[in-house]
Amino acid sequence: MKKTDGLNTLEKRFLEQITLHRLVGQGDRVLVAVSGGADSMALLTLFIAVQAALGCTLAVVHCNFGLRGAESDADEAFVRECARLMGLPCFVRQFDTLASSVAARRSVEEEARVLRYGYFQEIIEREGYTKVATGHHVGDNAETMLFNLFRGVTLPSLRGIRSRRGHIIRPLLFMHRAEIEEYLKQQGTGYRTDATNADDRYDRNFIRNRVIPLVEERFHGRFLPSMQRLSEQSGELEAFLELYFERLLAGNPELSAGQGWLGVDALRQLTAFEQKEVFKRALSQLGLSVDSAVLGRLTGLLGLQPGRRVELSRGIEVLWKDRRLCFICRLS
Ligand SMILES: Nc1ncnc2c1ncn2[C@@H]1O[C@H](COP(=O)(O)OP(=O)(O)OP(=O)(O)O)[C@@H](O)[C@H]1O
Repeated sequence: MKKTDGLNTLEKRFLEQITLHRLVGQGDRVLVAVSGGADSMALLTLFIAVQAALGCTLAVVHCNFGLRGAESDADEAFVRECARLMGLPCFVRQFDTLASSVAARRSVEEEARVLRYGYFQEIIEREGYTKVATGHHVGDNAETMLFNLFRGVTLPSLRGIRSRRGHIIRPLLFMHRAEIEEYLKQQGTGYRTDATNADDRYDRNFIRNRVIPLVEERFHGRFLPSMQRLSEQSGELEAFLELYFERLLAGNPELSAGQGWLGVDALRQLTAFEQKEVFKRALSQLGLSVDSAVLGRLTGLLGLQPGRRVELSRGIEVLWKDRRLCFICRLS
């Protein structure tokens, strides 16, 4: 019997997407990140269905952020019980997220994200897993792109969520929320509902609960696929640009800031876009933060005269000396 016999349409598509995007291979040890919510429960159920066909091992990982009192503990108990019933190892950690967000001066959501990915990495290394799968779907991708857009967009942020980043894989990124809900119903898979997801005071919830449904109602069937395409094209463009700039810099040492300067003549031969990308790489190579105001000042400097300088941040400036833009640190 073929290992795909008995799979339903969605399970077959899940398997196809994993194979197409090479997310999981034979012998991979996959940690499924399960919050207990609908998306990650669907992810877990789909993985169980295709496990034999993929030839991988599965385990569950859960973080109890302790942000919703007894509800958080009930989520944890639910996930532990599901893993037990499925016969899977289950790794769980409890966090005092509020206290650590204050100490780290991060928002609670950001802190939960940092703690979550830190814990996943720890389990990967300690227990010898090779991948972590999360339950992000098409709607999450559109939500992330709009969230970035409303906060102040940059081209790379239009890429949204990647289907693979290091050990992290997102096999549901090619599926819609409606399909996921339908699948859960069909399989009789239970899940937990996080009441704070309905609170529209949070920007992400507002985008998910109000903005996307409104736009979808008006441009039905076009909006989410279009965002998905934009996201994929942005990802491809980014990969292309990485390679392009790697070659450009390798072929022209005057455009690498390793020696503390960039060549004015080489920079002037580039388009404004290329100049900014070269500056971006120089700044991060020198451990300096990159923002669009700084990039604007640097390209502006090229239109001035030798001897001029611009301040990048406190104590760090760029001086046009001879035929070079020299990065100078004035802090002792
Ligand atoms: N408490 C948790 N324990 C384990 N995995 C979780 C937990 N919360 C979220 N995840 C994983 O992350 C996925 C996305 O969750 P959610 O949309 O809440 O996170 P996000 O903050 O929008 O995204 P990100 O994971 O990038 O931080 C879930 O489908 C699940 O796989």
